[in-house]
Amino acid sequence: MRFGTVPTIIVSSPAAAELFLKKHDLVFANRPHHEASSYLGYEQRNIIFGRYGPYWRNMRKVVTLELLSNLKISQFLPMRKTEIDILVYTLKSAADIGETVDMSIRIASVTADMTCLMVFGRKYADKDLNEEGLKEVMKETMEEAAAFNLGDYFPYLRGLDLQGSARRLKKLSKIFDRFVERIIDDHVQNKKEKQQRSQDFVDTMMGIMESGEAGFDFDRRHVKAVLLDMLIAGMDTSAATVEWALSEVIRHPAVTKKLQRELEEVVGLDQTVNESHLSSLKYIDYVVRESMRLHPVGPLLIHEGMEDCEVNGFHIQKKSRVLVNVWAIGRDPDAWTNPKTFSPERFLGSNVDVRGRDFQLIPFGTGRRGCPGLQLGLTIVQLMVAQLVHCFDWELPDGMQTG
Ligand code: HEM
Repeated sequence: MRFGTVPTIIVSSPAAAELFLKKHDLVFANRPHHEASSYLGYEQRNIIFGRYGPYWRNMRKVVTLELLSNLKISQFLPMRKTEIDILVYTLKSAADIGETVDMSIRIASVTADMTCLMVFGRKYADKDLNEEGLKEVMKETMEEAAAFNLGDYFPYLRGLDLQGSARRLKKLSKIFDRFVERIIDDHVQNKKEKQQRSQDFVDTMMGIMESGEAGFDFDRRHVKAVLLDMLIAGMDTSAATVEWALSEVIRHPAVTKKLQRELEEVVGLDQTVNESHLSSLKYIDYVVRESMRLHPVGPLLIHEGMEDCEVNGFHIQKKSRVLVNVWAIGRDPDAWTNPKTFSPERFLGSNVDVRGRDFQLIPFGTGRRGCPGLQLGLTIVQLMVAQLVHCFDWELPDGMQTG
């Protein structure tokens, strides 16, 4: 297909995904330039939108080692437990007095707090970002980043900003820029005042910048780009995944009962869920896999070819855009029986999981550009869903039909 001036390949089957993301992964490991990446990625200086090459490779390595390794993930285990305990406590208090709660906001604020504690070393209040609050700004950012932008496909129209997206992205990027500037300034100030605290990810990034030994261009814009990456990638994806899973659980009372039975057996009624329980909670794992199959939070993976390539007998020219339709692949009737039905039981005795080996289920992507936060994301999602189902009975409001 040709979208505007850009040759575009839509990948909608597991077999085709395997060709682009495994067999020819190296050729298609680039990200195309697009409007959102200029504004939110500091001209592609971040990892998510970054062009394939030494800078992207090094930054990915730093993030994987300093933030997303198994060691780092386990160091933050107590923090995750505390944050989820706080959520349960506030929900219990609200339930006691029959108060209505917006679960989307509550879930997003837990994942935001967890991300801020891991990446910035402390929590920030909603108003620290701006008067609209983090959740609203993040929602707007996701919508803008995912929206079809004419300028990306007709570059000569870019300057006209016919859809007003450049104007909106500029506004959002200013909000985020002020926020990350403040975080960096706080760290610099604390260091000057020699405040006792352990080194966090911001310090690591500042250290690389100040050492001048990165071996590649690395200034304050790069630090800000990667910090913003972690905030956007870490917070919204996990929150949206928890929301989808919980919605499916509420719509399927039989699934809720089965989950609660498993939790009773493995965890017991007198204690809350710990991360050490997760490996024994098989049905939670099936529920999360099934929910991610139907509702991937990154429904389209966007890659770009770095050179001409022959794929399955087709000539694909350099700079072609590849859109992997993860949403369609998860509902492919050739890969899944009754693909539209929510049925966690389909994973009973099946080895198909979300880790990128099985091309019919790739909610984290796979290959060189696959999600480096997979282990952390999956742990947060499983733990939150398990805890919420263990501590509360969920049902739809009066009169609403179940699935
Ligand atoms: C349930 C949670 C999550 C889901 C479903 C998810 C999903 C994804 C997807 C679909 C991609 C694109 C893959 C591709 O283009 O092939 C991605 C990339 C990425 N994710 Fe995640 N993610 C999650 C959590 C996280 C977390 C917690 C972090 C870090 C704090 C993170 C950091 C990243 C980064 C840095 C990239 C860009 C990788 C690159 O382009 O090299 N993600 N994620």
